[in-house]
This record gives sequence, C-alpha cells and structure tokens, in this order.
Amino acid sequence: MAQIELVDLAHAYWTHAEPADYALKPMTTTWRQGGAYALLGPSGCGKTTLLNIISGLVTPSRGKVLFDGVDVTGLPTERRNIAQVFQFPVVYDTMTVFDNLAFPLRNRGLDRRAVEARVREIAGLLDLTPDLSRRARGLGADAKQKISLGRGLVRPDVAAVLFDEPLTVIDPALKWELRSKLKALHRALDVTMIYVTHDQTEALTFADTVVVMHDGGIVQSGRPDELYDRPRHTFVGHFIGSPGMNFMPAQVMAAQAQVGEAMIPLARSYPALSAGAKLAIGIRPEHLRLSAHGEHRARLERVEDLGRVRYARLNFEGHRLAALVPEGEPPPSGPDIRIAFDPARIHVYADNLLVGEP
Ligand SMILES: Nc1ncnc2c1ncn2[C@@H]1O[C@H](COP(=O)(O)OP(=O)(O)OP(=O)(O)O)[C@@H](O)[C@H]1O
Repeated sequence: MAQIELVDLAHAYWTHAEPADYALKPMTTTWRQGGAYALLGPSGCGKTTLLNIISGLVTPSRGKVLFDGVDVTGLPTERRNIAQVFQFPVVYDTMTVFDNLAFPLRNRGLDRRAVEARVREIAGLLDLTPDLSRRARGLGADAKQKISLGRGLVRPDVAAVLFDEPLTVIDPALKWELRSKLKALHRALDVTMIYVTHDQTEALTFADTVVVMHDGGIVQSGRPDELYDRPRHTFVGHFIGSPGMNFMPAQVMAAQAQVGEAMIPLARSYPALSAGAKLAIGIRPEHLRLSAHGEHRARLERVEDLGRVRYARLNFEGHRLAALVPEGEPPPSGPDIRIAFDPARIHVYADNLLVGEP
C-alpha cells in the first residue's frame, strides 16, 4: 500500500487545448496510505481520466503522480504495482474460482502454501469458499464480479487497488451486501483503495474520504458527514443528499438574508461580502420546518411519499424548496402554509463557494 500524491496534475485529450477544454483541471492533493477513497461525480466530470492517470493507462499533460514519494508518472501500468477492478468481470472462464484468485499470486512467484492461505482468506471474506473448486464458466455475473473483486484484493503487496464502478453489473439486492463487504474488506486488509462511482450511496457507504468531482476539478474532499453538513460548493450540496440542499439566491446583510420579500435571520453576522459576487443561501430539507407558527409564507405544491420519508415540495418567494415532513406528523394541508428556517443550519455561498466562519 502507498500514499498517493497528485502534484499540479492536469490533463487534456488534445494538444494546444484551452484551459476550459481540460478534462482534468490542475489539482494537487495527497491520499494517505491505507485510506478508502471514493471519486464521486456525474458522468463526464473526469473520474475515469483521473483513475487512468493513477493506473498509468493515461499519461497526464502536466504534473506528477507519486507513490510513497516516488515519481511514477512515466511508468507503465505493470510497473506501478496496482490492482484494478473494472465495471465488467475479468475472469478466466476455464479456470476454477481458486485458480482465478491464485493467478495474481502465482504470477508473483508466491509459494504454494502462501497462495493457498491467501486465496482462502479472500474467498472467505467474499463468501466464495463454497465455489472454490467450480469453474468460473458456470457462474452468474454477480459471482464472476466477486471473483474480479477477489483478484483485485488478493495481492497483499499492492500500492493501491483501483475500482472503476465495480458494482454496475451486480444485482441491486447483492449490491447492498457487496458495498458493506468492500468496506469490511478495506478494514481487514488495510490497503489504499480508490473507488470511482457516480452513485452517492456507494461512495458514502464505502469511503472514509469522498472526493467530489465536478467539471474536471475536485470541489471537496472529506468525510461523508462533512460533505453532507458543510458542503463547500453548491454542487456538493445539490449532488449529495436526495433531495439535495435547497439553494436560493439572496442578499446578505449582517445577520439577515433577504430572499425576495422575505427577511431570514442568520445565526451570525456576515461582513460585507464582495460586491458583484453571486450570493445564495442553502439549507437541507430537514432543517426547514413546516410549522403553523413559522414566520414565512409558502405555497405547498405537493407531498412526495417515498415510503419511509415524505417531502413537501414548496414554492417560497418563487423558489422551489423541499422540506422533510417529520415522522408521525400529518403532512401540511395547503396550498398556503407557513415555514421556518433553522438559522444555525443556513449556509451562505458567494459565487457557489461556502462563506467560511469569521
Ligand atoms: N479518450 C478520450 N478522448 C477525448 N476525450 C475524452 C476521452 N476520454 C474522456 N474524454 C472526455 O474527458 C471528459 C472526462 O471524461 P471521463 O470519462 O474522465 O469522465 P467520468 O467522470 O469518468 O465519466 P463517466 O462516468 O461517464 O465515465 C469528458 O468530457 C469526456 O468526453
């Protein structure tokens, strides 16, 4: 396992590209040895490009990749000592499950006893033990992808294991199980893992650090709760949470935000924010209270019942908001209702970036 450093890394797929054309905007970051990282973002944000630069499939236009302080930017994949798990299973159909798992170890010249012990350990962690003597050919897509995961995890000496949307082909019911299993495997094996996904549930379950990417750049890296509670960029607020954070354009004056005609108290006073900046406030749906005594008027558009939770969809000063209907309470009857904002939970954004503590 290794610490991975990305130093002023950037990539464009063609020469003479303008800065806006870069698939990966300049970034410098360090991922610690033994960490579980998820690269999370929508299609086209640059996740695969970044993963491919780390694995050596793509040479960056600029910058360096260091593994434990050693510059690997010019090294081909096979000399980087990494394991990769792709979207679709990569298994040898004619081999048994045991031989598939043993393959990367035998390739490295491990002796028979060491191979046997490690294969049995990994098979046990992935519930593949009963299938060890079966040929891979006869197994379903789920089991084959488990073998791919096992092959990625079997070598104890890798710098990092890279996963590119590894649960895409997995049946939804098993997906849940495998997500948790990967987390447990990370704890048991103590290896640096980097996991690319566009699915926030996968990222938040698997990773101890989620790296949110948007438009070729890293907009925030942090623990799942940090990203949820204090999104540093409006994109993170939208993207994490379902429904995402509510954002409204606002004027901010000292300890008040004005949205349309409404004045909303804030928990603290903001110094004059730079003139010309696009200001907005953000609040999560569970911090927007539906209360007959709320100080603001809103129009109820509909109530969405998602089974376990319900959300009221509102129009407030011309902005569409979502509010969590508290468990056990009847949904508000509209169309005219009253709402209240929890001041301590309102974040202020200038040009999409969180305005920090004073
Ligand atoms: N080989 C390539 N040649 C030219 N442009 C590319 C190439 N690969 C990716 N791109 C472009 O680079 C940008 C980032 O793509 P990338 O595949 O890294 O994003 P992603 O977040 O992994 O998306 P997805 O989840 O859809 O794979 C996109 O605009 C994409 O069109």
